[in-house]
Amino acid sequence: MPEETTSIDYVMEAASGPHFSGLHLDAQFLSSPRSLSSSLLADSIKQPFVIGVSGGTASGKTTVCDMIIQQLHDHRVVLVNQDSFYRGLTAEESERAHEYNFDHPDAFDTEQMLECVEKLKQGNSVHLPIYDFKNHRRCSESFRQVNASDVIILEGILVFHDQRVRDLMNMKIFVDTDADVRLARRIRRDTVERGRDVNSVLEQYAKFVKPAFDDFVLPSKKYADVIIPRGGDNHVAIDLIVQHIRTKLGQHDLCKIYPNVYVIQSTFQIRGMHTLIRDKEISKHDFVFYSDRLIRLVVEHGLGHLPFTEMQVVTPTGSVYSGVDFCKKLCGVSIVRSGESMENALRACCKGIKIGKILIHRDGDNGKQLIYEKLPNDISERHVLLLDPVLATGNSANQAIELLIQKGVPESYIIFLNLISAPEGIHCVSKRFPAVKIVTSEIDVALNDEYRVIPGLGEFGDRYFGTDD
Ligand SMILES: Nc1ncnc2c1ncn2[C@@H]1O[C@H](COP(=O)(O)OP(=O)(O)O)[C@@H](O)[C@H]1O
Ligand SMILES: Nc1ccn([C@@H]2O[C@H](COP(=O)(O)O)[C@@H](O)[C@H]2O)c(=O)n1
Ligand SMILES: [Mg+2]
Repeated sequence: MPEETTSIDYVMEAASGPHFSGLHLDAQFLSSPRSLSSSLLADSIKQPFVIGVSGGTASGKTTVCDMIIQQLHDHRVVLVNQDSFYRGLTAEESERAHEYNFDHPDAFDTEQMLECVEKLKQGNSVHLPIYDFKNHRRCSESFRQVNASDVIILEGILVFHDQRVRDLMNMKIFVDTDADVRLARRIRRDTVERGRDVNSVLEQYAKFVKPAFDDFVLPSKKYADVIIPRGGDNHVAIDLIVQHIRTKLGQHDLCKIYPNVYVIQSTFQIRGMHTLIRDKEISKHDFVFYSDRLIRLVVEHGLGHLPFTEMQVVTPTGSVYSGVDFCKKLCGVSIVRSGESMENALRACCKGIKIGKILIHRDGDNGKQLIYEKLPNDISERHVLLLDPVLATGNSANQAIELLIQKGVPESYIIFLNLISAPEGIHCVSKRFPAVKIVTSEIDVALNDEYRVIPGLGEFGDRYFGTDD
């Protein structure tokens, strides 16, 4: 290899990409049965982003969905319409269709819809029924095949009605359009596309559509994360939504599952530093130098999650600057020994911060035993920054968190800072302590048979403190 290609500058420049760790899963790794449990792997690799779009009839739901799909452009997106799950009427019922309430939740086969969306979420393709609005029936011969995708949009008047359906959604949008505009559009659409006459549309609207809107659709608006006034005319709202979806798609799937997991925004610099500290050939000096830089970034990010109070100061120009005051009741707690490598960065950011210690003995890989702890007496009043550079199984972290909680620290006051997290560790900590925030700089692929993080960086403490010779 030519000399310049091994230089640090070269590595820093060549490193690129989002904040996932650098190991690409290859067939060999995936086929190793003990490398990683398959459900965990599925969780970590594929979690489509599910968007629910609701709103009154003819509010512009389908139009808004089409616009989102067009703008997302480079992502695989599928649209699932609640209409597909209308229960078909028998010939006899069809004769008296004007007496049937198509706007009541019972008009839909919600169980079937749930099953379809769950399958899509798990990465399977599904066959959706095709509904004919003219005959009020499902087409018996054909289905629409929908493949698993990055984004699933579920659209319909009552998609927020059932809690189980809502729970499948990562984002809920309500399209809010004036009732008179909706009625005018509905008359035009139903007469042109659905084989109705104006009188029947008005009669159905007064008898069923409006009352069901008031009873079921409008009350479900409260579940929306975003309300779009004026539907498809609201380009600003649609742009913002598309931008948000793009950001979410760029995030690690575990951040979608656990909202308290934060991966610092990746840059070429960060990727480059990770490339260096993971390299087994790097000198001890460089390992410490680049680890320190990364630790500092994680610490700064973690501090950003602390509460603040607003305050004003007067600048030398005599003007008032409206700013914020840092939270003062803080404490660092390092999990000995590798956590101690993060103390300097914390001290550099928080002048005079108290730092406690917890030592947990690793006895095998599941049995962890608390050996030593020294914590400030008033720790229960402090926000705690828990320090350990590598989150592997999550057992030590959980033990440390449990101790802090026993000492009276509220769960939501704990921020766990690390450089590298294994998905297993994130699952373990976040499931047990959902209010604890985890801030990391990269999420790696998995743990191996020996509970070591893959690709990881080996024994951090030994490499940092020079005891690996
Ligand atoms: N912003 C808009 N301006 C004019 N017509 C619209 C607009 N949005 C939707 N429409 C029309 O109104 C009708 C209902 O819109 P659609 O998106 O199908 O609503 P929904 O899916 O909520 O029932 C369609 O005929 C559509 O072309
Ligand atoms: N056979 C049917 C089935 C449904 N409807 C009406 O469709 C509306 C829902 O579709 P949108 O695109 O408007 O959301 C709903 O209000 C039903 O009244 C129908 O008329 N005939
Ligand atoms: Mg529609």
